[in-house]
Amino acid sequence: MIVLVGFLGAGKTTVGRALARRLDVPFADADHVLVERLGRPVAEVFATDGEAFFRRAEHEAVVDLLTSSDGVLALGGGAVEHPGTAAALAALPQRRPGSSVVHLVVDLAAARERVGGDPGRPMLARPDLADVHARRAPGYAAVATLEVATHGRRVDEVVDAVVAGLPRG
Ligand SMILES: Nc1ncnc2c1ncn2[C@@H]1O[C@H](COP(=O)(O)OP(=O)(O)OP(=O)(O)O)[C@@H](O)[C@H]1O
Ligand SMILES: O=C(O)C1=C[C@@H](O)[C@@H](O)[C@H](O)C1
Ligand SMILES: [Mg+2]
Repeated sequence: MIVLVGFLGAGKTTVGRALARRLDVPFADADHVLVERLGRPVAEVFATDGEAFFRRAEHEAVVDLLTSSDGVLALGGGAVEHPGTAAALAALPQRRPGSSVVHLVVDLAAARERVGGDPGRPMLARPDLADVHARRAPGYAAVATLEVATHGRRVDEVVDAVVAGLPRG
């Protein structure tokens, strides 16, 4: 399986869907699975139950998906901040040989350009978003088997770069 990680707006969902189509494999998005499970949109879960509740539920959903899903899996931007999720991602290539964890790299300015102001992404309202971006970068890098820059590349070009970087076979 191929798991996509990266900051908000990196293109995990968009690139993930296009990559799955290109490789003719299934696609799943952890945020979508979670929203379905919880029965409420992300912003509402943040507002009513708080971020800590969201993170616990996200961890459970991601651990399930890392076992049950196949093809391409896009994670939420904050998933790697849960130590249990980070450990599960780091162990993935050994546990499921042939799998890859791809970090789609986006700088803060590009992320803001792409998704800034989206009320469905409550993290964007944080005044310390730059700190969050800086804090997460090593977390993505630590679990990634491949890093792909997204800045200045169209979605199909990012897909090309991912495919080119994947191990053959
Ligand atoms: N390479 C790209 N160039 C320009 N725009 C892009 C690129 N990749 C994604 N986008 C656009 O950025 C927006 C956010 O993309 P997407 O929802 O896939 O990000 P994400 O990484 O899944 O974010 P989140 O962490 O919030 O789930 C979308 O409008 C998408 O079309
Ligand atoms: O970066 C984050 O913390 C988030 C990213 C999105 O994918 C969602 O998981 C949610 O909006 C939180
Ligand atoms: Mg997404």
